[in-house]
Amino acid sequence: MDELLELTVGPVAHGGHCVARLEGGQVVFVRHALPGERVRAAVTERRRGYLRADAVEVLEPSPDRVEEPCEYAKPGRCGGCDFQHATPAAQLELKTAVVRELLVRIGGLRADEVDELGVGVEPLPGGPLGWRTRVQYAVDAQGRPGFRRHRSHDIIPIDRCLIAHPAIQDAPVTDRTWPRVGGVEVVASSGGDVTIFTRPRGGRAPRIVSGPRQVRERAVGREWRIDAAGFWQVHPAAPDALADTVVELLAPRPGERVWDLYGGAGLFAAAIAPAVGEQGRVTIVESAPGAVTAARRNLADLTQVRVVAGDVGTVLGNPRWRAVDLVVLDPPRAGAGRDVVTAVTARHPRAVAYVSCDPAAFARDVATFRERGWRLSVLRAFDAFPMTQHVECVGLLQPA
Ligand SMILES: C[S@@+](CC[C@H](N)C(=O)[O-])C[C@H]1O[C@@H](n2cnc3c(N)ncnc32)[C@H](O)[C@@H]1O
Repeated sequence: MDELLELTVGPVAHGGHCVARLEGGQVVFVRHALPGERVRAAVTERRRGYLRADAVEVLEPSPDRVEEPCEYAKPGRCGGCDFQHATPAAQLELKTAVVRELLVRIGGLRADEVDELGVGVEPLPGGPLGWRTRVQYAVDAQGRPGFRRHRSHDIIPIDRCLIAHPAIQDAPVTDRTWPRVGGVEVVASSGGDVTIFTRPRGGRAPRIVSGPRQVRERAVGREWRIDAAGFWQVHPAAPDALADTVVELLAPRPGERVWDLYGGAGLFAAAIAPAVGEQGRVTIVESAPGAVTAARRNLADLTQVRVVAGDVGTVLGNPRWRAVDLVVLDPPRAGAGRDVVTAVTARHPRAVAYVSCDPAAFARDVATFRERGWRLSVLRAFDAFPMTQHVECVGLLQPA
């Protein structure tokens, strides 16, 4: 039987858990708990210097605690949702606390500088369930689709994911087996398309099972055609919320030159292009061939936009890339990294909008901006992933 600990739970931390301490001071990262609770927790992992545990019995509940709507969100099951046991309002507070803590501990800001930014994670339209427009099921040895257990390769077969869009919940995926595939994915686009596709083992191209290969999305007043297997924000309200925020923070002026780095299919470029006008220039840099094709196809009417296929670091290594007024940085989870941040600041744009789905990587890059004499002057954060620990940040960075 798992070892049980009785713990008083302390603050929330990055990663979807709260921090507790044993009498000797040893740290325990506790999932399924809330700050201030007294819980009985089962140890799931022992490491040098810390333990991990799941709260399996709540002895003194927080007033923010609710029953998880999904049975798979309970301890030891699906690892996808970290905060189903908290009210929606409490989830926003937990995420706000995480962003603030990371900006101090990793970003190097003083607590009063973070206070001045007034960080507060904002909800997006729509409820905490039924929002997710892209779902990836892993497939177990019997071909049953499911999700991975937290910090494990084990696959928990599931019949319904309650945070998924209703069209994904109803798609004929979890009622059958999927032999000999690496995974199965479903997209429910804002334009009303539903596509099911499989990922073959060995990294070969996805195979469409049903629905269009390119799905219609609506964002920034345009209709888009996006490869079902390509990148698009998973919350239906996120594209507009993020694009509006980027435009508002950068306030592009007619004639300005903008780089949209890690530009994907061109969401931010499309939002910025009208503001810089035909005398301006928006340059997307993107490495995934499918996204490059999508950006060229979707933005063909915007003559001020060009799309450069390549790795951002390599492109910025070219000294001919000099003149720029504004930059959008929207890297993958790992962040832009020291070299890219250094290459961007060396071009002296008047501002950078940094869009991030990982606040720890964001805070690391903010620290590099600060070393280069820049400051984080505005931070907005959005609950683009309700019920999970994830949060989307948009920061405005400017020369100090
Ligand atoms: C978080 S997505 C953002 C896409 C886009 N800005 C949007 O909002 O739809 C990150 C994008 O960066 C691209 N990418 C990842 N690493 C890259 C690199 N080293 N150089 C250029 N693009 C990269 C990915 O293909 C992906 O399209």
